Amino acid sequence: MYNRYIPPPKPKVSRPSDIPVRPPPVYRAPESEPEPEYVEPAPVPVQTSSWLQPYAKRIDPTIASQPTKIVFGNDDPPAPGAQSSRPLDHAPNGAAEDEKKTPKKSQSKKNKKVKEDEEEADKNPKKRRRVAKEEELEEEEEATGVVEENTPNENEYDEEQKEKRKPKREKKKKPKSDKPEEDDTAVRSRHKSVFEKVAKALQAQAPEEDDDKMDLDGADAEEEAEPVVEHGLEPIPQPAPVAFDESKLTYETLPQWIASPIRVTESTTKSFEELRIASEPAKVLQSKGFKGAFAVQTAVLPLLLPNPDRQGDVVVAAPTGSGKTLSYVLPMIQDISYGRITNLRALIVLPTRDLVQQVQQTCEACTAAFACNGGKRVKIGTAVGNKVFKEEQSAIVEKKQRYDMADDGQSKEQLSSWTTSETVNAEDYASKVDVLICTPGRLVEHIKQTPGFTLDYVRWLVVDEADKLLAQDFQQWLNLVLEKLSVEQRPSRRVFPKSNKKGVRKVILSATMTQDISMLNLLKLSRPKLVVLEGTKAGDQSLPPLLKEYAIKVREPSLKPLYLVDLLQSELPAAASKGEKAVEDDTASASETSDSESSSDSDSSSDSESDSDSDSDSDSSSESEADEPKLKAKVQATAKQSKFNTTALIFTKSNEAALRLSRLLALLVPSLMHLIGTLTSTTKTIRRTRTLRAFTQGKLRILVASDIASRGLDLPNLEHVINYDLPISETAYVHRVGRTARAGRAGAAWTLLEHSEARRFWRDFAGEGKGASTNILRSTPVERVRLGKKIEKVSDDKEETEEDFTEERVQAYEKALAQLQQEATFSRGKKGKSRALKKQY
Ligand SMILES: Nc1ncnc2c1ncn2[C@@H]1O[C@H](COP(=O)(O)OP(=O)(O)OP(=O)(O)O)[C@@H](O)[C@H]1O
Repeated sequence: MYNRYIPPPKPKVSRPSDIPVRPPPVYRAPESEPEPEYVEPAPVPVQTSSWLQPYAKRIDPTIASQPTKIVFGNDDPPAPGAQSSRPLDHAPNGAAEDEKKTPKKSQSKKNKKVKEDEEEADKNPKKRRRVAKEEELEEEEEATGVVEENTPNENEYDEEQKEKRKPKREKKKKPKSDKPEEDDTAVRSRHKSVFEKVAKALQAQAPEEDDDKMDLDGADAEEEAEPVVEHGLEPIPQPAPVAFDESKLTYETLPQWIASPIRVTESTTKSFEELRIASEPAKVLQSKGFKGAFAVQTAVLPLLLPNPDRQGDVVVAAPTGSGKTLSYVLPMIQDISYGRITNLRALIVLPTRDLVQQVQQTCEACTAAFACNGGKRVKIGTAVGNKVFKEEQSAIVEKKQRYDMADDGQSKEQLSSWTTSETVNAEDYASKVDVLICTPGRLVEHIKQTPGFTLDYVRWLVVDEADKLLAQDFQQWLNLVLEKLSVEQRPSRRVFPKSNKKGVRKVILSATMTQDISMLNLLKLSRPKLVVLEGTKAGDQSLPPLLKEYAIKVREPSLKPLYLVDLLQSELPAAASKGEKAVEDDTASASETSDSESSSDSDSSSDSESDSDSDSDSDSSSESEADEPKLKAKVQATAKQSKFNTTALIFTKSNEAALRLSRLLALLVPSLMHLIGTLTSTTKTIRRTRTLRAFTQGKLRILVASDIASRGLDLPNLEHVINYDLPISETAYVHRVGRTARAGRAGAAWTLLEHSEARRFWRDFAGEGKGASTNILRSTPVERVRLGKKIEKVSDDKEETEEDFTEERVQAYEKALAQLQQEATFSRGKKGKSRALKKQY
């Protein structure tokens, strides 16, 4: 810190005693007030300090002993009787008034006095010197503008000190300021014309600024504006202002049909009659449980039902379980039912065999509805590869029978003799189905190898779970199909009966529709329209509105199966009371069914290794027929005993993981053994079908599955989905959890989270925490819960110290693992032996 330097007070130069002392400034009253009378103040004697004496002497040795008088500034009135060597520049008001009253008198008096002084000075050299000095001092004062005063009291002294402390530069500048001011005005007046020119030139250069000012100031500014006269300082010519493009900037790269889709609110419902479905079919639909149209159906049906206007293709992006299947099956069957002859009119392509069978059921329901209305009974066929190929060929195509004179009509070419579709004339064959529901691989096989299999009459192409089918190009299926559909040998074959549409209508659907334009372009859509739910946009993936999601922290990953057991044995919410009823209802319906194929899986599904292996139609049916009543009784008893009153679908990351987990669960909780089924891609189709049927009928309560079961499966009684392993993507998560909470029902999804998975789950799936980014739209956020008898909501911050499982439970788990290992070794040995045997023979 620096102390500010304060210089010592300078000695004051006292003025000679005879220098007139001016009175203090007089208050100048407002003009309205009466003018105060000037009263001349009495002279104030000031005692010069002893230390000032030498300085005073230096100025005038005569004043050393004389009392000092105060000298005021120019504005101060003169002291009474004081003699001034010059007239006051600015007399105070009072004095000025006085002067005004007697101007001539006082002036002559002054002149007289000056003359006297001069004469006296001539006579008295001492006095002359003093007067000269006085004049000199006054001149100096005038030049510097500083009038040194003798301090009459403490306050004035302080003021003076303050004045002195001001920077010297300021002091020096001050006197100069008077003169330049005068000079400035003089210069201005001299160069007035030049200044005016410059000002005008500047004005002309900034017309816009002036305009703005005019706008702001309004009329006043207009009045002030002067006409611009140019005098050689014209502004430089400027380019004409560019017209401002006021059109809105857009970063939309999507085509119009995706950027502006048809939106439908979730709560919209309509009766089928309102949507122009005849009352008879509507009644049949009602009897099958379709009482009215769901939201997505209210938007899609008008676009697909016959219409005199030209109609384009339709793309539907709606949540899982929202009823997309019926939205295309209904108009398609109605259209085909107008015909009389059976020709292949529609292709429905799906990614899995289970979905093919599911959609077939919906088609059959609609077929029945339109057949009763006097329409054609539409024939539905499937091609999925679970049948022998030749059998499937003869199920969808037949050779036309023609009368042959030579063999008296007895000769019928057998389908089995066909080798290639190239060598035969398609005209000789007829389709046995109007609609073919198929997987893409099998469809390609039929196009290439089935004689007489033609797409010439096809006018509906439906691609369900489109994002999956477009991403995995099975044998270039799409190119091949589109190529066949583009051939129009006879355009009349593709005319829609009750509309002016001709050609092929494409309907593309998914709960997680791709936004990838290059993929959608592969479909070669014509005048497409996109249907989405209100509040969503292209690329969003909405979850069902009544779905609740929970996350469970797995603190000990090696004991993960025990967490699953605890979850299954907890009082699972939204399932307890409802589940109890479901068991009874389902069991009742199961006992009523006369289906001879009803599940034989309950026993065998627990054997994880054999489940994925050999399975033949014959052995399963004989097993089921023999065991059915016994099995039903067993399931009923077990469901009650195990107190597992709900239903759950458990997803694992692979086929093998699903098989192992289902067996381990059975070992850990033997009471659940007969309630567990397994669904993997290695499971035989027929076994998968039975397992699904058993689950729908309530004979099975728990399904352990790989992602084969994640898309499209409709299990109406499923209440809980459990992500035992985290899904690989957002899309996979949406499809997995979408197996529950379908068609307006409630459901719950549980995810077991290991420490290493937690961050990804919360960020990518739940859309919470740092860097959260998810396209999943949900009505309620994911809840963190802790397992116990009752499932409790927890906050993530809570770090628990006590162990999750007792020592006994851990030991039991290790024992079960050892047994599983043993069984796997034994099974491998058995397989090895059978392979060796096969090689021998
Ligand atoms: N109008 C309706 N009235 C009653 N139930 C319906 C109606 N429409 C569809 N459903 C039922 O809703 C359930 C879900 O339908 P669907 O399988 O078509 O859903 P989705 O949208 O295709 O689902 P995902 O995307 O998972 O395949 C099915 O059980 C179906 O029978």
